[in-house]
Amino acid sequence: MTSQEEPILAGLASPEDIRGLSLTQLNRLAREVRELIISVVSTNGGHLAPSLGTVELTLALLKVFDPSKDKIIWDVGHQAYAYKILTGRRDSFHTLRARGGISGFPRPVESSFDHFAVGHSSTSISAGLGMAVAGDILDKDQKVLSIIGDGSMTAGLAFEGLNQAGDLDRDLVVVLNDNEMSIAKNVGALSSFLSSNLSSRWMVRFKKDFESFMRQIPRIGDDILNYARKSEESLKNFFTPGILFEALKFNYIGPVDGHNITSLSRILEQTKTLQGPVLVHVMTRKGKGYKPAEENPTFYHGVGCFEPETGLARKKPDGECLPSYTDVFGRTLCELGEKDDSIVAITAAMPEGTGLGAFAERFPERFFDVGICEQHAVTFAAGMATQGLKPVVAIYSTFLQRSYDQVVHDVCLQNLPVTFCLDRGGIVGEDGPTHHGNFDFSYLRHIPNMICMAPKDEAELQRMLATALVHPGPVSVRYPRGVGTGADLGETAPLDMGSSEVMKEGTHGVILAIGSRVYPALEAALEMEKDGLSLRVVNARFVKPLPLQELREAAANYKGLLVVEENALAGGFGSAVLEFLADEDLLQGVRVKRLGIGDFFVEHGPPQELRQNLGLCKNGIKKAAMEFFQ
Ligand SMILES: Cc1ncc(C[n+]2csc(CCOP(=O)(O)OP(=O)(O)O)c2C)c(N)n1
Ligand SMILES: CC(=O)[C@@H](O)[C@H](O)COP(=O)(O)O
Ligand SMILES: [Mg+2]
Repeated sequence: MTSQEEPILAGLASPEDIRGLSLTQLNRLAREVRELIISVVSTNGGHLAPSLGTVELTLALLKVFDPSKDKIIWDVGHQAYAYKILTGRRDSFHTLRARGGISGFPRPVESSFDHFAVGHSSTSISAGLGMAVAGDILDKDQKVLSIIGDGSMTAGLAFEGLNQAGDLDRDLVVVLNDNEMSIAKNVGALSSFLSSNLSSRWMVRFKKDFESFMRQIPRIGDDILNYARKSEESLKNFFTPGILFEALKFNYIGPVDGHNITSLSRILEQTKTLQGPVLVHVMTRKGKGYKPAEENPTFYHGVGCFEPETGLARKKPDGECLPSYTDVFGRTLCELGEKDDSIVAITAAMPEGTGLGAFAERFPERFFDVGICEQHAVTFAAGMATQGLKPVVAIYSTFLQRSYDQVVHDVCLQNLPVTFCLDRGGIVGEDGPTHHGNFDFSYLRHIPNMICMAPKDEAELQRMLATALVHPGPVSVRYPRGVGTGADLGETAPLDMGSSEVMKEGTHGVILAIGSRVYPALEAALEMEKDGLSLRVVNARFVKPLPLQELREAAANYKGLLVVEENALAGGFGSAVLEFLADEDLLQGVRVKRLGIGDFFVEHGPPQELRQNLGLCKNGIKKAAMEFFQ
């Protein structure tokens, strides 16, 4: 290969080397980085389209700024694969999202070039402002840049950051990476404003109002009007999306081409000379440089393994072809929605991930995508419920954490019939600690009026959804990411509140399991039966109200009770059981052991491996039971 065709990426020793590259070399480097991202994500899975869309932006950032001292903060961080590759993780990038490998999100524990741990959206501006203020107080020689997508910019937290940044007037560069996409097409008035063509309805109305106002000004009004008519083009240029950010006292630059390294670098260089908060509005294409992702950025937002040549998903192992909990939730909600037109569905920018696509198609007037605005989603639902609707808020367990006060203050305190369908409950896998849904039993069960359920399989999920929709108060139903058990579907008779289900009789002790841990517990008990240890297995179904009858039975007739959950032990289902037995003074007669997730964050990796490591799969439950009951 001639020198100009020498691979550049392989020769980079540090991000500093990027600063000396020519434009031609930078564009070649962009190609090499894209190839590596496509190759690794095709085998490991991951956030392909977002990361392909920021390759040139990343190169321009690293050409102008020094990540060893300048704080570059990626919002969500799912789009930062190029950044990881170019800041010391080229050689480990093949371990992306693998157990023990590098994370799919920036993490300071992984690299000193990662300045803030991210994964949940819209934190970068607040964090960046905090770093900018700290830099002033500590007299640090640094620049701070928050790189936030147009989807993430819809969250209230982003505006809380912008609001204070404009007020504090500290040096902070916010780069708005606008690809007009969230996971699905971006929604909301901000999104349409950002991409508004200024001959829009709004512009026409403004011009009409402007003209009638001008005519009222005696003598000079007509002159100004004539001048304005002549300079209409500049009027349009004046009304760029920047008007919103300039109203918040940001210097607005843009919109600029987010794939042109030269102009990007020049503009980023220019920001170094500006005082106070600056917003650079960058237009990019999600999935840039890989046709399948460019054509379907929603599908390629987060993908499993695929064939790079075609973009087609690699064949899933047989078990993976069963319907997922998400599919069954979406299908069941449509069936129930058919019979009850007071049911409405709400998602926070994740219609596909939560399975609401079919409902949105069938009942467009009863479906609402509020954008990445989980707090608003919950209070919006509460408002609807006060008027007699039955809102279903479909949201990942981890993302409902953002709306804790709205659940308490706006829903439970008023005892409103809002149903929270928490997908990705428990271990989610490769997305790691920011995305595991390990806490919802703990952060919901203690709220007065809240009912908490977790189904043993997708068939019971149907019944729990039906139960929730006839209950006159708040209900949460949490279920795992991924495929179900293949159970027969169709039964939607509501459950009795607090009712449990005996899966297997036994004489020696009781295993009380909930949700995704019920079948592994049953399989363990069936194996132990053969070894002479006869254990009763109960599907608890409810974290709240507890299955009290079952607990009294266990305390009265058995010596030992093993409680199994895929949730934090602290404040989880097992805690609730202990509280009840202690309060009823029933602990004298029965020993209790809890299996769940200890006081730590669970790393990323294949979900079943993580569960095995936590002792929550069949063998782990069996081992714990043998030690505990024998
Ligand atoms: C609080 C929160 N809600 C939802 C998500 C799920 N999520 C991850 S990326 C994304 C869309 C982000 O859109 P944008 O910021 O425009 O980035 P892009 O993917 O377009 O690069 C969403 C909804 C999240 N990470 N955090
Ligand atoms: C980055 C982000 O938060 C989402 O893309 C999330 O990774 C989606 O998770 P699922 O893949 O479980 O839908
Ligand atoms: Mg976007």
